[in-house]
Amino acid sequence: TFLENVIGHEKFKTNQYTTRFIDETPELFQGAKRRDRATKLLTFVADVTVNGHPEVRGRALPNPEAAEPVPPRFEAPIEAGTRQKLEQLGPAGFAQWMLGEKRVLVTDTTMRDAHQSLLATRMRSFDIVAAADAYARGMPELLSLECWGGATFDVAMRFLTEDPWERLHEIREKAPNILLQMLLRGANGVGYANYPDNVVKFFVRRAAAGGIDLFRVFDALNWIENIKPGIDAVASEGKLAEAAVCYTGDILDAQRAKYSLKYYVDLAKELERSGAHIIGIKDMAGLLKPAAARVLFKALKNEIQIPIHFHTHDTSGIAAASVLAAVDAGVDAVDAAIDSLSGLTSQPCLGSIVEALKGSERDTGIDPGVVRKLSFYWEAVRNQYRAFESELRAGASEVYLHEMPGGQFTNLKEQARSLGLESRWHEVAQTYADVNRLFGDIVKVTPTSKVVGDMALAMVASGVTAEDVENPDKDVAFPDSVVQLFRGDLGQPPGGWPKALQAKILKGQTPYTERPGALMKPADLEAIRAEAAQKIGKTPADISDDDLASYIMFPKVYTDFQRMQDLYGPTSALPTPVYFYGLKAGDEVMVDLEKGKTLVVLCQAIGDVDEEGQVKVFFELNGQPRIIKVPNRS
Ligand SMILES: N[C@@H](CCCCNC(=O)CCCC[C@@H]1SC[C@@H]2NC(=O)N[C@@H]21)C(=O)O
Ligand SMILES: N[C@@H](CCCCNC(=O)CCCC[C@@H]1SC[C@@H]2NC(=O)N[C@@H]21)C(=O)O
Ligand SMILES: [Zn+2]
Repeated sequence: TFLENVIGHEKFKTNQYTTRFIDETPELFQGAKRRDRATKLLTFVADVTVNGHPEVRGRALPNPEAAEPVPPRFEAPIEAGTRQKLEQLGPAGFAQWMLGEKRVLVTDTTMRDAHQSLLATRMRSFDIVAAADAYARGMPELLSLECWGGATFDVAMRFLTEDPWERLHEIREKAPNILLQMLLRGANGVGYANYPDNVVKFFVRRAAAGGIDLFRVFDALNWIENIKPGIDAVASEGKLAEAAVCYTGDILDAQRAKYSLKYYVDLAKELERSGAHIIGIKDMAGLLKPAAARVLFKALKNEIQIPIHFHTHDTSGIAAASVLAAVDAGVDAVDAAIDSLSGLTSQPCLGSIVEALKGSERDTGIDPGVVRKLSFYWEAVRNQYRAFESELRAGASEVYLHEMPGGQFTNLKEQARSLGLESRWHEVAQTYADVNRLFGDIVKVTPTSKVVGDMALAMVASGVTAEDVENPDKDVAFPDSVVQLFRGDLGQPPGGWPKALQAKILKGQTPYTERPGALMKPADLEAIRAEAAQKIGKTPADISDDDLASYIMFPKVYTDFQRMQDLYGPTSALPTPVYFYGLKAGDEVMVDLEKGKTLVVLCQAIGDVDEEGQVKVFFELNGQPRIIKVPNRS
């Protein structure tokens, strides 16, 4: 075209000509105001270059000396793995296959729980998907890659302006031979409230269609009624239903009789009877100690005829010992995180567990050299997320007091910090334990852990003590989430809610004990699709089933996300340093929009703020000069 010929001409090749040419002939560029993806992306890059990104503002910067993340390239072909095994055998057959394996089967949690626990769930699809091929070729022995669900679904849209479904589809495509695993919060889906059964069913259908093979289904109160619909939904998709029992208390401590060995074995038997293919022990706070692990897994292996999968966190610093004790006691599968994203509130160290079992009859068969190469990649990635690192640098036996789940520990500390309570963290932790006792000693995992956290922060911030809460004559303001919990909105704890406190909290409201999902009328999915379309100015036909699932789970987050997409385009294609910190004059970056469509973006100069408070950023896009104006937001 005219532009390419004129601009492309030799004399315009160098910057100052290009810039002058544009300034002297602005009318040429007005017409080119096409809002294509490249222009939208440049708008984002210009915006973050000028204004920074809210998520990292004022936070620690990546170490500029650290290595760039380069995913290891293994030459091995992608050989059949557990995904093919499931396709051949079906879920029940696959479970039998697991029982027959002498080796310990390993789940790598790096793509989900590890960064949820260590980096506030902020890892982007760009870095996660880039590792998938290396796992497929280098670590085909894995049972599964835990890569979806939990907080990742919400955070992707809310803070990272990217689509969680796109992440799932891309991992699926790059690692076609390993089971993909997600964490499903039972009746809460990937949200924080209870949804009608048809919503959970719809979500599971979309997740299965998108590539999830193994669904770990749990309930935040271990309430079986709330787990069953999840098991049924997963089984009806022909996928693996791992019904998870959340571990709390201490089966060897007589003071914690409510959560005894019998409690856990009975729960596991009931879940097996309910059609689970695998039983998960979800030790979300890392409370299961080595001696207790030996007792628990021995009992489970005696009483249960389907495989047992152990998930724990290393907050206390003793998780690897508990995993090895569980292995000795016959557990079939264990979760671990890649070395450079393991430990503390994350899972125990995958490479060390592999080495510890090397040569034993339960040898995992995983190549330590591959572990090291992947760990080096993830270490370089982790550096780019320095902004989200927590203060926790050492094991904390305090976890046996407060019993906070790994993922919450760092988030609650952040919340306390934002409330100016950082220096009183140990009071918050003690109050968290007091609240648990007041609530009758409940399982604390999303969303019940959030309710306990809300209450603990409210008490510390307002100086309300546990005695005040228990005192029927002392008026106490309870957070909404506490009222909803005691009303029955999240289900029933073993033995029900403490009656006196429930009466004080509900102030005359009538609690209910039925399963919330059973009381809700089915959601009208097509009506909701139309509502979503109307909210973002599109037609129902524009709202895919995955969009609809996102909207149902998080309506406001979804519509905000769509607005960001309309404004900024596919920001998920940007390398992480560019996404969070933008470019400096002279920087050039390649952006693979899709196969064979690469944008070469050169940032030439950043102008000054003009009288309208706008800033011009000068780029070259695939060699063509482009000027983008963005507001100065500071
Ligand atoms: N606290 C709210 C959620 C807050 C929404 C946070 N959203 C984001 O972080 C993504 C939006 C990016 C804004 C872009 S980044 C480049 C440019 N710089 C800016 O300052 N703004 C734009 C909740 O919890 O819901
Ligand atoms: N992934 C590629 C990276 C090599 C960079 C290739 N790109 C260029 O040389 C930039 C100019 C060509 C991009 C063309 S311009 C017309 C079309 N529209 C676009 O947006 N991009 C292409 C590799 O591995 O080689
Ligand atoms: Zn976990």
